[in-house]
Amino acid sequence: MVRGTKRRRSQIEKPVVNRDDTIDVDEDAAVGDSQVATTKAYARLAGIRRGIATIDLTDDNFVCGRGSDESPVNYNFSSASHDVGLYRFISKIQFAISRDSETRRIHLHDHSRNGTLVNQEMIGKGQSRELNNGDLISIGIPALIIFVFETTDEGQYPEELTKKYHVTSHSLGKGGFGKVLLGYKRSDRSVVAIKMLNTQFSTRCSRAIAKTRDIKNEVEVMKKLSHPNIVGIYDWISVAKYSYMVIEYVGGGEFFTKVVDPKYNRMGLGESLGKYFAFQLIDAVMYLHSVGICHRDIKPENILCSEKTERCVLKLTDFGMAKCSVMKMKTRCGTPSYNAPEIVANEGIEYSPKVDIWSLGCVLFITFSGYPPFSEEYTDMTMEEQVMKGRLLFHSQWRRISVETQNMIKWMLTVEPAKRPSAVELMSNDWMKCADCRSARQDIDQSQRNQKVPIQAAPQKDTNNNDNDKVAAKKKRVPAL
Ligand SMILES: Nc1ncnc2c1ncn2[C@@H]1O[C@H](COP(=O)(O)OP(=O)(O)OP(=O)(O)O)[C@@H](O)[C@H]1O
Repeated sequence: MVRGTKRRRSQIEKPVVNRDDTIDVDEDAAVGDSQVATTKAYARLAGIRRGIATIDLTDDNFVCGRGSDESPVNYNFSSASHDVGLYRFISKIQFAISRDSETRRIHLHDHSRNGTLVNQEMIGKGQSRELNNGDLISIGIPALIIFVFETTDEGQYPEELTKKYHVTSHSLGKGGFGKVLLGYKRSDRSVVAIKMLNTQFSTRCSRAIAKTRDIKNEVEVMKKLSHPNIVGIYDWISVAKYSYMVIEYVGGGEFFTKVVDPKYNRMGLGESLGKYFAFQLIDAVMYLHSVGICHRDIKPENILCSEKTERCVLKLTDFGMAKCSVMKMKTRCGTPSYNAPEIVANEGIEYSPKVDIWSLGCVLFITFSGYPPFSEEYTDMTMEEQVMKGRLLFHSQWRRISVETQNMIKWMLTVEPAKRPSAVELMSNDWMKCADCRSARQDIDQSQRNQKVPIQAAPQKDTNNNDNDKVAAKKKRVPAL
Protein backbone atom coordinates (compact mmCIF):
# COMPACT_ATOMS: atom_id res chain seq x y z
CA MET A 1 0.00 0.00 0.00
CA VAL A 2 1.33 3.40 -0.93
CA ARG A 3 1.51 5.64 2.12
CA GLY A 4 -1.36 8.05 2.43
CA THR A 5 -3.78 6.36 0.09
CA LYS A 6 -5.63 4.25 2.66
CA ARG A 7 -7.37 6.97 4.68
CA ARG A 8 -8.95 8.67 1.66
CA ARG A 9 -9.83 5.46 -0.17
CA SER A 10 -13.36 5.36 1.23
CA GLN A 11 -14.07 8.75 -0.31
CA ILE A 12 -14.06 7.37 -3.81
CA GLU A 13 -15.49 4.21 -5.17
CA LYS A 14 -13.36 1.10 -5.19
CA PRO A 15 -12.88 -0.84 -8.40
CA VAL A 16 -13.91 -4.45 -8.62
CA VAL A 17 -10.79 -6.53 -9.02
CA ASN A 18 -11.41 -9.70 -10.96
CA ARG A 19 -10.02 -12.48 -8.75
CA ASP A 20 -9.68 -15.09 -11.52
CA ASP A 21 -7.06 -13.04 -13.23
CA THR A 22 -5.36 -11.36 -10.33
CA ILE A 23 -1.74 -11.82 -9.44
CA ASP A 24 0.01 -10.52 -6.33
CA VAL A 25 -2.46 -7.83 -5.49
CA ASP A 26 -2.56 -6.74 -1.86
CA GLU A 27 -5.78 -7.58 -0.06
CA ASP A 28 -7.00 -4.03 0.21
CA ALA A 29 -6.59 -3.43 -3.49
CA ALA A 30 -7.99 -6.82 -4.39
CA VAL A 31 -11.37 -6.70 -2.69
CA GLY A 32 -14.11 -4.51 -4.04
CA ASP A 33 -16.98 -3.54 -1.72
CA SER A 34 -20.02 -5.68 -2.13
CA GLN A 35 -22.22 -2.81 -3.29
CA VAL A 36 -19.99 -2.21 -6.29
CA ALA A 37 -19.32 -5.90 -6.90
CA THR A 38 -22.95 -6.57 -7.69
CA THR A 39 -22.97 -3.90 -10.45
CA LYS A 40 -22.31 -5.32 -13.87
CA ALA A 41 -19.00 -4.25 -15.36
CA TYR A 42 -19.16 -2.49 -18.71
CA ALA A 43 -15.48 -2.96 -19.35
CA ARG A 44 -12.35 -4.43 -17.86
CA LEU A 45 -8.71 -3.45 -17.56
CA ALA A 46 -7.01 -6.82 -17.92
CA GLY A 47 -3.65 -6.65 -16.17
CA ILE A 48 -1.04 -8.34 -18.29
CA ARG A 49 2.06 -7.40 -16.31
CA ARG A 50 3.06 -9.21 -13.14
CA GLY A 51 1.62 -7.52 -10.08
CA ILE A 52 -1.00 -5.58 -12.00
CA ALA A 53 -4.56 -6.59 -11.19
CA THR A 54 -7.44 -7.08 -13.58
CA ILE A 55 -10.01 -4.43 -12.80
CA ASP A 56 -13.69 -4.52 -13.64
CA LEU A 57 -15.01 -1.06 -14.53
CA THR A 58 -18.49 -0.51 -13.18
CA ASP A 59 -18.60 3.21 -12.44
CA ASP A 60 -18.64 5.85 -15.17
CA ASN A 61 -15.47 7.40 -13.75
CA PHE A 62 -12.32 5.58 -12.77
CA VAL A 63 -8.93 6.96 -11.73
CA CYS A 64 -5.63 5.16 -11.26
CA GLY A 65 -2.11 6.12 -10.27
CA ARG A 66 0.17 5.92 -7.23
CA GLY A 67 -2.35 8.02 -5.32
CA SER A 68 -1.83 10.21 -2.25
CA ASP A 69 -3.90 11.98 0.41
CA GLU A 70 -4.47 14.84 -2.00
CA SER A 71 -4.92 12.63 -5.04
CA PRO A 72 -7.09 9.64 -4.16
CA VAL A 73 -7.42 6.94 -6.80
CA ASN A 74 -9.57 3.88 -7.45
CA TYR A 75 -6.57 1.70 -8.16
CA ASN A 76 -3.20 2.59 -6.69
CA PHE A 77 -0.59 0.24 -8.24
CA SER A 78 0.86 -0.56 -4.80
CA SER A 79 1.00 -4.22 -5.84
CA ALA A 80 3.53 -3.21 -8.51
CA SER A 81 5.75 -1.12 -6.22
CA HIS A 82 8.44 -3.85 -6.32
CA ASP A 83 8.55 -3.43 -10.11
CA VAL A 84 11.00 -0.53 -10.17
CA GLY A 85 11.13 -0.42 -13.96
CA LEU A 86 7.41 0.30 -14.07
CA TYR A 87 6.74 2.05 -10.79
CA ARG A 88 9.13 4.91 -11.45
CA PHE A 89 7.02 5.89 -14.48
CA ILE A 90 3.70 5.98 -12.61
CA SER A 91 2.36 9.37 -11.51
CA LYS A 92 0.13 10.07 -8.50
CA ILE A 93 -2.70 10.31 -10.99
CA GLN A 94 -1.72 8.34 -14.07
CA PHE A 95 -4.91 8.23 -16.10
CA ALA A 96 -8.66 8.34 -15.76
CA ILE A 97 -11.34 6.50 -17.66
CA SER A 98 -14.78 7.94 -18.19
CA ARG A 99 -17.91 6.62 -19.83
CA ASP A 100 -20.39 9.03 -21.35
CA SER A 101 -23.74 8.17 -19.79
CA GLU A 102 -25.60 8.97 -23.00
CA THR A 103 -23.37 7.83 -25.84
CA ARG A 104 -21.72 5.04 -23.79
CA ARG A 105 -18.43 5.93 -25.43
CA ILE A 106 -15.41 5.37 -23.23
CA HIS A 107 -12.39 7.67 -23.07
CA LEU A 108 -8.98 7.57 -21.46
CA HIS A 109 -7.67 10.87 -20.07
CA ASP A 110 -3.93 11.10 -19.56
CA HIS A 111 -2.88 12.94 -16.38
CA SER A 112 0.74 11.92 -16.26
CA ARG A 113 3.91 13.81 -17.10
CA ASN A 114 5.56 10.55 -18.23
CA GLY A 115 2.48 9.87 -20.28
CA THR A 116 0.09 7.03 -21.00
CA LEU A 117 0.03 5.23 -24.33
CA VAL A 118 -2.85 3.57 -26.12
CA ASN A 119 -1.83 1.08 -28.79
CA GLN A 120 1.76 2.31 -28.52
CA GLU A 121 0.73 5.92 -29.19
CA MET A 122 1.46 8.55 -26.58
CA ILE A 123 -1.70 10.35 -25.42
CA GLY A 124 0.10 13.08 -23.43
CA LYS A 125 -0.78 14.96 -20.27
CA GLY A 126 -4.11 16.72 -20.57
CA GLN A 127 -5.12 14.80 -23.72
CA SER A 128 -7.84 12.18 -24.17
CA ARG A 129 -8.57 9.33 -26.53
CA GLU A 130 -11.48 6.98 -27.09
CA LEU A 131 -10.91 3.39 -26.00
CA ASN A 132 -12.02 0.37 -27.99
CA ASN A 133 -12.12 -3.32 -27.25
CA GLY A 134 -8.63 -4.85 -27.26
CA ASP A 135 -6.67 -1.60 -26.94
CA LEU A 136 -3.29 -1.82 -25.23
CA ILE A 137 -2.48 0.60 -22.42
CA SER A 138 1.20 1.27 -21.65
CA ILE A 139 2.87 3.57 -19.17
CA GLY A 140 5.69 5.95 -20.16
CA ILE A 141 7.11 3.89 -23.05
CA PRO A 142 5.49 1.54 -25.59
CA ALA A 143 7.07 -1.63 -24.18
CA LEU A 144 5.62 -1.07 -20.70
CA ILE A 145 2.24 -2.56 -21.51
CA ILE A 146 0.18 -3.04 -18.37
CA PHE A 147 -3.46 -3.45 -19.43
CA VAL A 148 -5.55 -4.73 -22.27
CA PHE A 149 -8.82 -2.78 -22.32
CA GLU A 150 -11.77 -5.13 -22.86
CA THR A 151 -15.44 -4.22 -23.18
CA THR A 152 -17.79 -6.80 -21.73
CA ASP A 153 -20.70 -6.37 -24.12
CA GLU A 154 -18.98 -7.28 -27.37
CA GLY A 155 -19.03 -10.66 -28.99
CA GLN A 156 -16.29 -9.59 -31.38
CA TYR A 157 -14.41 -12.86 -30.90
CA PRO A 158 -15.73 -16.31 -30.00
CA GLU A 159 -15.84 -17.24 -26.33
CA GLU A 160 -13.72 -20.33 -27.03
CA LEU A 161 -10.93 -17.88 -27.86
CA THR A 162 -11.52 -15.12 -25.31
CA LYS A 163 -11.86 -17.43 -22.32
CA LYS A 164 -8.24 -18.48 -22.87
CA TYR A 165 -6.71 -15.38 -24.46
CA HIS A 166 -6.88 -11.61 -24.28
CA VAL A 167 -7.23 -10.60 -27.91
CA THR A 168 -5.82 -7.11 -28.48
CA SER A 169 -6.57 -4.68 -31.30
CA HIS A 170 -2.84 -4.40 -32.01
CA SER A 171 -2.21 -5.75 -35.52
CA LEU A 172 1.12 -7.50 -36.04
CA GLY A 173 0.57 -7.82 -39.76
CA LYS A 174 -1.75 -8.84 -42.55
CA GLY A 175 -1.66 -12.00 -44.61
CA GLY A 176 -3.48 -13.16 -47.69
CA PHE A 177 -6.42 -14.53 -45.70
CA GLY A 178 -6.64 -12.37 -42.62
CA LYS A 179 -4.69 -10.52 -40.00
CA VAL A 180 -2.36 -11.38 -37.17
CA LEU A 181 -3.16 -9.82 -33.78
CA LEU A 182 -1.17 -9.54 -30.58
CA GLY A 183 -2.67 -11.55 -27.73
CA TYR A 184 -1.94 -12.74 -24.21
CA LYS A 185 -2.61 -16.08 -22.58
CA ARG A 186 -4.93 -15.58 -19.63
CA SER A 187 -3.24 -18.40 -17.70
CA ASP A 188 0.24 -16.88 -17.45
CA ARG A 189 -0.06 -13.54 -19.30
CA SER A 190 2.55 -14.60 -21.84
CA VAL A 191 2.43 -12.93 -25.23
CA VAL A 192 1.13 -14.80 -28.31
CA ALA A 193 0.27 -14.04 -31.94
CA ILE A 194 -3.28 -14.80 -33.05
CA LYS A 195 -3.60 -15.47 -36.75
CA MET A 196 -7.20 -14.86 -37.84
CA LEU A 197 -8.14 -16.53 -41.08
CA ASN A 198 -11.39 -15.86 -42.86
CA THR A 199 -12.75 -19.11 -44.21
CA GLN A 200 -16.01 -17.52 -45.38
CA PHE A 201 -15.16 -17.67 -49.07
CA SER A 202 -14.73 -21.42 -48.96
CA THR A 203 -18.23 -21.99 -50.30
CA ARG A 204 -17.73 -19.59 -53.17
CA CYS A 205 -14.14 -19.64 -54.25
CA SER A 206 -12.22 -22.77 -55.07
CA ARG A 207 -8.88 -21.20 -54.17
CA ALA A 208 -10.25 -20.48 -50.73
CA ILE A 209 -11.47 -24.07 -50.38
CA ALA A 210 -7.91 -25.14 -50.96
CA LYS A 211 -6.78 -22.60 -48.39
CA THR A 212 -9.29 -23.96 -45.85
CA ARG A 213 -7.77 -27.36 -46.27
CA ASP A 214 -4.36 -25.75 -45.90
CA ILE A 215 -5.31 -24.34 -42.52
CA LYS A 216 -6.14 -27.80 -41.17
CA ASN A 217 -3.00 -29.20 -42.71
CA GLU A 218 -0.94 -26.28 -41.44
CA VAL A 219 -2.19 -26.87 -37.90
CA GLU A 220 -1.62 -30.63 -38.06
CA VAL A 221 1.93 -30.12 -39.31
CA MET A 222 2.75 -27.40 -36.79
CA LYS A 223 1.45 -29.51 -33.90
CA LYS A 224 4.03 -32.17 -34.76
CA LEU A 225 6.94 -29.73 -34.66
CA SER A 226 9.12 -28.52 -31.83
CA HIS A 227 12.28 -26.67 -32.78
CA PRO A 228 13.74 -23.30 -31.70
CA ASN A 229 13.90 -22.12 -35.33
CA ILE A 230 10.30 -23.01 -36.11
CA VAL A 231 7.28 -21.00 -34.94
CA GLY A 232 5.35 -23.03 -32.36
CA ILE A 233 1.57 -23.41 -32.21
CA TYR A 234 -0.43 -23.31 -28.96
CA ASP A 235 -4.02 -23.58 -30.08
CA TRP A 236 -6.41 -23.70 -32.99
CA ILE A 237 -9.98 -22.51 -32.65
CA SER A 238 -12.37 -22.65 -35.57
CA VAL A 239 -15.76 -20.97 -35.21
CA ALA A 240 -18.18 -20.18 -38.04
CA LYS A 241 -16.41 -18.04 -40.64
CA TYR A 242 -13.10 -17.76 -38.84
CA SER A 243 -10.18 -19.90 -37.83
CA TYR A 244 -7.85 -18.63 -35.13
CA MET A 245 -4.35 -20.02 -34.92
CA VAL A 246 -2.68 -19.10 -31.66
CA ILE A 247 1.03 -19.21 -32.34
CA GLU A 248 4.34 -18.22 -30.82
CA TYR A 249 4.90 -14.45 -30.88
CA VAL A 250 7.98 -13.51 -32.90
CA GLY A 251 8.57 -9.79 -32.58
CA GLY A 252 11.32 -8.82 -35.03
CA GLY A 253 9.38 -8.84 -38.31
CA GLU A 254 10.05 -10.69 -41.55
CA PHE A 255 13.57 -11.76 -42.50
CA PHE A 256 12.77 -10.26 -45.90
CA THR A 257 12.77 -6.75 -44.35
CA LYS A 258 16.21 -7.41 -42.91
CA VAL A 259 17.60 -8.67 -46.22
CA VAL A 260 16.42 -5.57 -48.10
CA ASP A 261 17.27 -3.13 -45.29
CA PRO A 262 18.83 -0.05 -46.97
CA LYS A 263 21.58 -0.07 -44.33
CA TYR A 264 23.13 -3.03 -46.20
CA ASN A 265 23.11 -0.97 -49.38
CA ARG A 266 21.81 -3.85 -51.56
CA MET A 267 25.08 -5.63 -50.85
CA GLY A 268 23.70 -8.46 -48.70
CA LEU A 269 24.40 -9.17 -45.05
CA GLY A 270 28.01 -10.27 -45.64
CA GLU A 271 29.90 -13.46 -44.81
CA SER A 272 29.75 -13.45 -41.02
CA LEU A 273 26.09 -12.50 -40.49
CA GLY A 274 25.08 -14.62 -43.48
CA LYS A 275 26.66 -17.74 -41.97
CA TYR A 276 25.08 -16.96 -38.61
CA PHE A 277 21.63 -17.10 -40.27
CA ALA A 278 22.52 -19.96 -42.65
CA PHE A 279 23.29 -22.20 -39.69
CA GLN A 280 19.86 -21.56 -38.16
CA LEU A 281 17.93 -22.17 -41.37
CA ILE A 282 19.85 -25.34 -42.25
CA ASP A 283 19.24 -26.62 -38.71
CA ALA A 284 15.49 -25.92 -39.03
CA VAL A 285 15.26 -27.67 -42.42
CA MET A 286 17.37 -30.62 -41.16
CA TYR A 287 14.90 -31.03 -38.29
CA LEU A 288 11.85 -30.73 -40.58
CA HIS A 289 13.15 -33.38 -42.95
CA SER A 290 14.15 -35.65 -40.06
CA VAL A 291 10.50 -35.74 -38.93
CA GLY A 292 9.28 -36.30 -42.49
CA ILE A 293 7.96 -32.82 -43.26
CA CYS A 294 8.71 -30.86 -46.41
CA HIS A 295 7.92 -27.11 -46.13
CA ARG A 296 7.57 -26.38 -49.87
CA ASP A 297 7.42 -22.58 -49.52
CA ILE A 298 10.69 -21.46 -47.96
CA LYS A 299 11.33 -17.77 -48.72
CA PRO A 300 12.44 -14.70 -46.73
CA GLU A 301 8.78 -13.63 -46.18
CA ASN A 302 8.10 -16.92 -44.37
CA ILE A 303 10.97 -16.49 -41.95
CA LEU A 304 10.46 -14.29 -38.88
CA CYS A 305 13.10 -12.60 -36.72
CA SER A 306 12.93 -12.88 -32.91
CA GLU A 307 14.14 -9.30 -32.43
CA LYS A 308 14.84 -6.22 -34.52
CA THR A 309 18.52 -6.44 -33.58
CA GLU A 310 21.11 -7.37 -36.23
CA ARG A 311 21.75 -10.82 -34.74
CA CYS A 312 18.59 -12.63 -33.77
CA VAL A 313 16.97 -16.03 -33.80
CA LEU A 314 15.14 -16.92 -37.03
CA LYS A 315 11.85 -18.83 -37.05
CA LEU A 316 10.44 -20.60 -40.05
CA THR A 317 6.68 -20.10 -40.39
CA ASP A 318 3.68 -20.53 -42.73
CA PHE A 319 3.26 -24.27 -43.08
CA GLY A 320 0.22 -23.91 -45.37
CA MET A 321 2.03 -25.71 -48.19
CA ALA A 322 3.87 -28.22 -46.01
CA LYS A 323 3.46 -31.92 -46.62
CA CYS A 324 4.44 -35.16 -45.03
CA SER A 325 7.31 -36.19 -47.30
CA VAL A 326 6.56 -39.91 -47.16
CA MET A 327 3.46 -39.06 -49.20
CA LYS A 328 3.89 -38.59 -52.91
CA MET A 329 4.64 -34.94 -53.73
CA LYS A 330 3.72 -33.92 -57.25
CA THR A 331 1.73 -30.72 -56.87
CA ARG A 332 3.14 -27.56 -58.35
CA CYS A 333 3.12 -25.12 -55.44
CA GLY A 334 5.31 -22.56 -53.69
CA THR A 335 6.62 -19.22 -54.94
CA PRO A 336 7.99 -19.24 -58.53
CA SER A 337 11.31 -17.48 -57.89
CA TYR A 338 12.14 -19.91 -55.04
CA ASN A 339 10.82 -23.08 -56.71
CA ALA A 340 13.21 -25.92 -57.56
CA PRO A 341 13.61 -26.93 -61.24
CA GLU A 342 11.78 -30.24 -60.64
CA ILE A 343 8.70 -28.21 -59.53
CA VAL A 344 9.07 -25.66 -62.33
CA ALA A 345 9.30 -28.50 -64.91
CA ASN A 346 5.71 -29.31 -63.90
CA GLU A 347 5.81 -32.76 -65.46
CA GLY A 348 3.75 -34.37 -62.75
CA ILE A 349 6.83 -36.31 -61.66
CA GLU A 350 7.29 -37.00 -57.99
CA TYR A 351 9.76 -34.75 -56.21
CA SER A 352 11.55 -35.00 -52.85
CA PRO A 353 12.29 -32.75 -49.82
CA LYS A 354 15.36 -31.59 -51.76
CA VAL A 355 13.01 -28.88 -53.14
CA ASP A 356 13.44 -27.19 -49.73
CA ILE A 357 17.22 -27.21 -50.13
CA TRP A 358 16.85 -25.38 -53.45
CA SER A 359 14.57 -22.74 -51.88
CA LEU A 360 17.00 -22.41 -48.98
CA GLY A 361 19.81 -21.92 -51.52
CA CYS A 362 17.79 -19.05 -53.05
CA VAL A 363 17.22 -17.50 -49.60
CA LEU A 364 20.93 -17.73 -48.76
CA PHE A 365 21.95 -16.37 -52.16
CA ILE A 366 19.97 -13.20 -51.53
CA THR A 367 21.11 -13.11 -47.88
CA PHE A 368 24.79 -13.05 -48.86
CA SER A 369 24.50 -10.83 -51.93
CA GLY A 370 21.38 -8.64 -51.57
CA TYR A 371 19.89 -9.71 -54.93
CA PRO A 372 17.84 -12.78 -55.91
CA PRO A 373 19.36 -15.62 -57.95
CA PHE A 374 16.33 -15.90 -60.25
CA SER A 375 14.01 -13.11 -61.24
CA GLU A 376 11.53 -11.96 -63.87
CA GLU A 377 13.59 -8.77 -64.00
CA TYR A 378 16.55 -10.51 -65.63
CA THR A 379 15.39 -10.06 -69.18
CA ASP A 380 17.96 -12.15 -71.06
CA MET A 381 15.94 -15.30 -70.42
CA THR A 382 12.65 -16.24 -68.80
CA MET A 383 12.68 -17.06 -65.13
CA GLU A 384 11.75 -20.64 -65.92
CA GLU A 385 14.81 -20.94 -68.13
CA GLN A 386 17.06 -19.40 -65.49
CA VAL A 387 15.82 -21.96 -62.95
CA MET A 388 15.85 -24.97 -65.28
CA LYS A 389 19.44 -24.18 -66.29
CA GLY A 390 20.46 -23.20 -62.77
CA ARG A 391 21.93 -20.05 -64.26
CA LEU A 392 23.59 -17.97 -61.53
CA LEU A 393 25.09 -14.52 -61.96
CA PHE A 394 27.80 -13.64 -59.46
CA HIS A 395 28.08 -9.85 -59.44
CA SER A 396 30.59 -7.68 -57.58
CA GLN A 397 28.74 -8.20 -54.27
CA TRP A 398 30.29 -11.68 -54.11
CA ARG A 399 33.84 -10.29 -54.02
CA ARG A 400 33.53 -9.93 -50.28
CA ILE A 401 32.14 -13.46 -49.87
CA SER A 402 34.52 -16.43 -49.57
CA VAL A 403 34.86 -19.04 -52.32
CA GLU A 404 33.77 -21.72 -49.81
CA THR A 405 30.49 -19.90 -49.22
CA GLN A 406 29.92 -19.42 -52.94
CA ASN A 407 30.50 -23.15 -53.47
CA MET A 408 28.00 -24.05 -50.77
CA ILE A 409 25.32 -21.89 -52.38
CA LYS A 410 26.08 -23.38 -55.82
CA TRP A 411 25.81 -26.87 -54.30
CA MET A 412 22.36 -26.08 -52.89
CA LEU A 413 21.33 -24.70 -56.27
CA THR A 414 22.29 -27.84 -58.19
CA VAL A 415 19.64 -28.52 -60.83
CA GLU A 416 19.75 -32.30 -60.49
CA PRO A 417 18.09 -33.22 -57.16
CA ALA A 418 20.26 -36.34 -56.69
CA LYS A 419 23.42 -34.20 -56.74
CA ARG A 420 21.93 -31.52 -54.50
CA PRO A 421 22.95 -31.97 -50.84
CA SER A 422 20.59 -33.03 -48.08
CA ALA A 423 20.31 -30.82 -44.97
CA VAL A 424 22.37 -33.39 -43.04
CA GLU A 425 25.15 -33.19 -45.64
CA LEU A 426 25.11 -29.40 -45.41
CA MET A 427 25.24 -29.43 -41.63
CA SER A 428 28.13 -31.90 -41.49
CA ASN A 429 30.20 -29.89 -43.98
CA ASP A 430 33.32 -28.13 -42.66
CA TRP A 431 31.72 -24.84 -43.76
CA MET A 432 29.43 -25.13 -40.73
CA LYS A 433 32.32 -25.44 -38.29
CA CYS A 434 32.88 -21.75 -37.70
CA ALA A 435 32.62 -19.12 -34.97
CA ASP A 436 29.43 -17.62 -36.48
CA CYS A 437 27.65 -20.98 -36.42
CA ARG A 438 28.74 -21.55 -32.80
CA SER A 439 27.54 -18.07 -31.92
CA ALA A 440 24.17 -18.83 -33.55
CA ARG A 441 23.89 -22.04 -31.49
CA GLN A 442 24.62 -20.09 -28.28
CA ASP A 443 22.04 -17.42 -29.10
CA ILE A 444 19.39 -20.05 -29.83
CA ASP A 445 20.14 -21.81 -26.52
CA GLN A 446 19.98 -18.49 -24.68
CA SER A 447 16.64 -17.58 -26.25
CA GLN A 448 15.22 -20.95 -25.21
CA ARG A 449 16.35 -20.38 -21.63
CA ASN A 450 14.68 -16.93 -21.66
CA GLN A 451 11.44 -18.38 -22.94
CA LYS A 452 11.01 -20.45 -19.78
CA VAL A 453 10.39 -17.17 -17.92
CA PRO A 454 6.83 -15.91 -18.59
CA ILE A 455 7.16 -13.34 -21.34
CA GLN A 456 6.36 -9.85 -20.13
CA ALA A 457 6.75 -6.31 -21.26
CA ALA A 458 9.68 -4.50 -19.69
CA PRO A 459 11.41 -1.16 -20.16
CA GLN A 460 13.74 -1.07 -23.15
CA LYS A 461 16.19 1.41 -21.68
CA ASP A 462 17.54 1.63 -18.17
CA THR A 463 17.85 5.35 -17.67
CA ASN A 464 18.42 5.05 -13.89
CA ASN A 465 21.51 2.93 -14.29
CA ASN A 466 20.27 0.82 -11.40
CA ASP A 467 22.03 -2.58 -11.30
CA ASN A 468 19.14 -4.52 -9.75
CA ASP A 469 16.90 -3.14 -12.41
CA LYS A 470 19.29 -4.24 -15.14
CA VAL A 471 19.39 -7.80 -13.82
CA ALA A 472 15.57 -7.89 -13.61
CA ALA A 473 15.22 -6.50 -17.13
CA LYS A 474 17.64 -9.11 -18.49
CA LYS A 475 15.54 -11.91 -17.05
CA LYS A 476 12.46 -10.70 -18.87
CA ARG A 477 11.82 -10.77 -22.56
CA VAL A 478 10.76 -7.47 -24.04
CA PRO A 479 8.14 -7.83 -26.73
CA ALA A 480 9.43 -5.49 -29.42
CA LEU A 481 6.12 -4.20 -30.78
N1 LIG B 1 4.08 -15.43 -35.02
C1 LIG B 1 4.08 -14.15 -35.35
N2 LIG B 1 4.54 -13.22 -34.47
C2 LIG B 1 4.55 -11.90 -34.81
N3 LIG B 1 4.14 -11.42 -35.99
C3 LIG B 1 3.67 -12.31 -36.90
C4 LIG B 1 3.61 -13.70 -36.63
N4 LIG B 1 3.11 -14.33 -37.72
C5 LIG B 1 2.88 -13.37 -38.63
N5 LIG B 1 3.20 -12.16 -38.14
C6 LIG B 1 3.10 -10.87 -38.85
O1 LIG B 1 1.94 -10.88 -39.66
C7 LIG B 1 2.29 -10.75 -41.03
C8 LIG B 1 1.36 -11.62 -41.86
O2 LIG B 1 1.60 -12.98 -41.53
P1 LIG B 1 0.91 -14.17 -42.29
O3 LIG B 1 1.60 -15.44 -41.93
O4 LIG B 1 -0.56 -14.12 -42.11
O5 LIG B 1 1.23 -13.69 -43.75
P2 LIG B 1 1.14 -14.42 -45.08
O6 LIG B 1 2.21 -15.46 -45.11
O7 LIG B 1 1.15 -13.39 -46.13
O8 LIG B 1 -0.29 -15.06 -45.01
P3 LIG B 1 -0.87 -16.39 -45.59
O9 LIG B 1 -0.67 -17.41 -44.51
O10 LIG B 1 -2.30 -16.05 -45.81
O11 LIG B 1 -0.13 -16.70 -46.84
C9 LIG B 1 3.75 -11.14 -41.11
O12 LIG B 1 4.37 -10.46 -42.14
C10 LIG B 1 4.29 -10.69 -39.77
O13 LIG B 1 4.63 -9.32 -39.82
